[in-house]
Amino acid sequence: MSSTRLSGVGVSSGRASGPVVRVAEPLGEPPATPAPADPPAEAARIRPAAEVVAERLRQRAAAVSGDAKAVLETTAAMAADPALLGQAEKLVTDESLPAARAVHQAAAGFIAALEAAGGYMAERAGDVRDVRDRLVAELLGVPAPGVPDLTGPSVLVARDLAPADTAGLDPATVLALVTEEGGPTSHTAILARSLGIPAVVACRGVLAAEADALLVDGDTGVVEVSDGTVRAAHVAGKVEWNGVGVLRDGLRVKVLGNVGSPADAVAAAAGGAEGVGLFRTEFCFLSAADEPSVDEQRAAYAAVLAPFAGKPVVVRTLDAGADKPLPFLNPDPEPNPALGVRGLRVAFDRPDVLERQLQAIALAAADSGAEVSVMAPMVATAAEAAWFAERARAAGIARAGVMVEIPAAALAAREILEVVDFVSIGTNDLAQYTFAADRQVGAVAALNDPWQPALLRLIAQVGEAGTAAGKPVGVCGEAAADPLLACVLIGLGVTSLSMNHTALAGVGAKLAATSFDLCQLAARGALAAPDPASAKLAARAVLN
Ligand SMILES: C=C(OP(=O)(O)O)C(=O)O
Ligand SMILES: [Mg+2]
Repeated sequence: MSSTRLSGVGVSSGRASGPVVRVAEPLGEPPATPAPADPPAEAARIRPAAEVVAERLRQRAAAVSGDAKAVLETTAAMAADPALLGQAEKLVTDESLPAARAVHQAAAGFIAALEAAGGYMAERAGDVRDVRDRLVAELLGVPAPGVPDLTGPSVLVARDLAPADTAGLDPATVLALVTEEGGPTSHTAILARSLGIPAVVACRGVLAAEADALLVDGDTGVVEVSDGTVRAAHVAGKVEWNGVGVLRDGLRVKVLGNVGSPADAVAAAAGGAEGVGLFRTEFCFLSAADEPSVDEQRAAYAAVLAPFAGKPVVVRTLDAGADKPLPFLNPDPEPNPALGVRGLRVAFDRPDVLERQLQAIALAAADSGAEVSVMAPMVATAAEAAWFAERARAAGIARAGVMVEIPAAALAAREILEVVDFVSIGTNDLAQYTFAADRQVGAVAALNDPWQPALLRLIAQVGEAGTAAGKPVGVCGEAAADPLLACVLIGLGVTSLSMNHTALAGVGAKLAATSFDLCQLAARGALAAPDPASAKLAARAVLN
């Protein structure tokens, strides 16, 4: 590491240090040239490479149990599959392809056949891709792509991670996560927070750094070379909060949890959440190849709702697309996925999928006893909001709302509130679309700062519309997790706040120490500020 200190954006609190494990990047399709000088000799490299890959997978299988063991054993068998290997060898000898390219090409035929078969078979296509990539890497003599198996506590370093990869990280072995790219409101950052893994994103230079061990500070965003000693400390002090969201003048503000899994729901309930303000249902199905059946969905949702019997829960319908593609809903690549067919837009083409999901939500609500409302993601107009609310009510769900996360929806909040029961502001996407700044790109992270006065002005418009209509306005983007900003949001007319479980006590305690008058005063100061830093200073001057 040329410099001993790098700096990124701290997105998940805590400090940890330990040995570095790098996540290798996707390999892509290997080149078809140069043709091998000795095709039979080149073809003869394939089986030994496959045996190495299969043996590694068998060793991993031996070290685990249950489902993981079965999956690894099946994958090991697939790596040694004579049909795949035979076809690859034939491509080398008949078409003079290099071995790595031949394996890639042979696997493509198997993947296409599995996908065409659909159902359980289509789910196996992902396993063939995994085996293909391991085999290609072995033949090329490079590390296999993806999150490697960790043999001990490690600091993971990657260019970026897909939400599905992040969701699978084990907090017991991943001490910290550092990515070269990524923004503070990316779903990778959100998942790292929910797993309690200290994380720094947009850390320029970390991929090129040669340090064997790093010390990562998820609060300050500083990443430094360390001596390799494994240490983890979650320094956040314990804040006292009694689990009731109320300002010191008695105004009630519900403090709710953001969840995407049963573990999140348990953590949110234990952290004092009064209910759930955002259940990201797509997080239940990030790796599903096919649409889950109504019964599967019902079981998945009921497991998340269980800790909240008798409490309010807002279930968001699938927000598939952009960085959270679901293979069964977003099969075709788009030039600009964040601006394409994402969220509710998918349901316009596939209303049957929405209908089945609403049916499953209504059943899970009855199973769990939670007071369930539904809301739609990525709504742009009042007509879209009405379209959704009509379907939700037809499915027997009494309360229907929509997310305000597209600037057009903020500007049309008054009309939208005429057709729904509530709105919830998604500040992560509202910032992304207001500033034309991709949530996943570290270079534009400063524009995705929720203290940006332009963003606060849009939120104020929604707050005013909610007050005029007498209907609730929540915030469920990451802005709600900042105690100081939470007070500003209340001053802007927001009536509930939903956040990651780790933020609940800090926000609850801060609200209890302030009054609505002070929140309004702070909000006025922040709205009039010229930039995010001044907005924060103005709020701090009133509230601290
Ligand atoms: C809460 C939001 O939804 P998501 O982060 O899942 O896009 C948001 O956009 O602020
Ligand atoms: Mg969003």
